[in-house]
Amino acid sequence: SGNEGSPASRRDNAGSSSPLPHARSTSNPARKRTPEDFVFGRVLGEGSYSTVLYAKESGTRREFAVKVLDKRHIIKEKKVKYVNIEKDVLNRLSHPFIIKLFYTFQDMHSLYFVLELAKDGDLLGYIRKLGSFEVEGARFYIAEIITGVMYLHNMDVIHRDLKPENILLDEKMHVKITDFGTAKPLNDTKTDDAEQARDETSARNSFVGTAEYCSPELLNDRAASKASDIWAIGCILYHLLAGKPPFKGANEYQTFQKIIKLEYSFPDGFPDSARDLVSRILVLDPCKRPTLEEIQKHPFFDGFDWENLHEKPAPNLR
Ligand SMILES: O=C(O)C[C@H](Cc1nc2cc(Cl)cc(Cl)c2[nH]1)c1ccc(Cl)cc1
Repeated sequence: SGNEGSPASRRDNAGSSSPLPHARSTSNPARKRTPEDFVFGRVLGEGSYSTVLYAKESGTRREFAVKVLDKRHIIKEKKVKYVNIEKDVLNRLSHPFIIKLFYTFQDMHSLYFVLELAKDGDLLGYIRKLGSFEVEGARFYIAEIITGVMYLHNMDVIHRDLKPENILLDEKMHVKITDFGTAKPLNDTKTDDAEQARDETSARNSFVGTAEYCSPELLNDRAASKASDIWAIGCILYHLLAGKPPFKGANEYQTFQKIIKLEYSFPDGFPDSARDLVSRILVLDPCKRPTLEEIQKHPFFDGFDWENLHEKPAPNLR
């Protein structure tokens, strides 16, 4: 018959009775989630193992960013552990500057992360649009990032891939740190050291994404630590004020060479107090880098009020 392919008949063909009307509301947490609950829109981002789509939940009309991962690809690339870590880490986090995971589900072919939608794009987009930030804007945004990363570190999580593309902006232009696919729970007692070392090696060997913010220790066989996130914060602060990252080679290998040789310089006009702070952060030995608390006390933040950043209006960027 002609209606063979229509959803209703497909559902009937599947033999599942159509769910009761009340079961279709998404306020019922017990109800099994399916992609059919959403109307998907444009692609918001593409990762090596995922695609993030705009999605509107049919019942509630709520908007989300849904991260979809292909199961076969995840298994083939041996990323199952990372995906499950990302889910477990995100489920534990709750902070205004960290993207919220509402829930996850899976179907035959894919895994789905239903994430908070950050409507104003990412920090890289703004740096490209503006060229570079004034001191006030750079200080505000790096302070929000530092506040979010302090929360992560207090929750014993290191992000390991902080970069402007992973700093999203919500409609009030406050930051939302995202992409915990390379995050590492520090108190991950389950894995023994050997596995941890293998894990580090495999992480580096399967290193993906941009190399510009990668810390020297991550490139030199050493395990990532909280200091690796602090290195990335130094790179982001430089990038906000200079309009380009401190270490940028013609290709990934040359970028790595510049990082391990600490080959970078400040452009003319780079503000002095920021110059001093960046030079204290971008040091090869992770143990010699300042802690986030020490960074907060640096003269670059003199007179800066760290309280309730989330409640304050974001500075208009030029
Ligand atoms: O914790 C859960 O809810 C269960 C699953 C765990 C899980 N099932 C998987 C199946 C495959 Cl093929 C791959 C991965 Cl990474 C898988 N992870 C799950 C479902 C969805 C998402 Cl996004 C993450 C983990």
